[in-house]
Amino acid sequence: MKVNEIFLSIQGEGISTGYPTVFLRLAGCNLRCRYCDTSYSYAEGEEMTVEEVFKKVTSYGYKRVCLTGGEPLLQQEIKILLAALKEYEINIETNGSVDICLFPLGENHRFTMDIKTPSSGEADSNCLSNFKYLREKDEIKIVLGDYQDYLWARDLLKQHYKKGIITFSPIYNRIDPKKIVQWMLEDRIDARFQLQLHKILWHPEARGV
Ligand SMILES: Nc1nc2[nH]cc(C(=O)O)c2c(=O)[nH]1
Ligand code: SF4
Ligand SMILES: [Mg+2]
Repeated sequence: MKVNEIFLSIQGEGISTGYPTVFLRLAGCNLRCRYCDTSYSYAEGEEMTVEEVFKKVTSYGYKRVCLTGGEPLLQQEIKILLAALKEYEINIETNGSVDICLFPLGENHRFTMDIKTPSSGEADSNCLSNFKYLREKDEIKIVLGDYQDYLWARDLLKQHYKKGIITFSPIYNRIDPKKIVQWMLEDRIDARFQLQLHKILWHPEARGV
């Protein structure tokens, strides 16, 4: 597997925010979002065997693992890794362009699936059939850059949403986050709002945190 970084931090996003989590960032991404904060993961990485990755991930002594990227679902070896990590609580951060029905939806797996908005430049890459497979505990993360993105996302959810925890989040430094809260409350939207905790605690461009 091509691994960009493995590190221990606290989860900065989603419903496990604040919990100690081992991050496994795989290299490579099929998208090129305009606001990407991990472009260093596109090409930089070390080839490691599944066994080496397993050893490193399990060496920290925590049971929560966040599999991220890049786009982690592009590397087929993750199926073997996920099977080996069956005792672990695994959160898979996917960019929403990959068909998730090709991957196991075990009880110990939780997807956080992005919906790419127009500001990302990748709105045509969303694999909308994924909405069919998401469960109550999976998360749908929508990163907003402006009001057009918000309206676009609101309409898309009206058409496609079935199950899962919806989270709205601002593009870092692009929009006043309070505006998103205001729009959500005005429309009586019952979803989560979040800021990326790791970007508040550490430098927004820091790696390995
Ligand atoms: N602390 C921390 N939490 C995160 N949650 C998702 C991350 C990601 O880069 O996908 C991330 C990250 O890079 N750091
Ligand atoms: S999907 Fe994620 S890693 Fe890939 S370009 Fe978009 S923000 Fe960057
Ligand atoms: Mg990410």
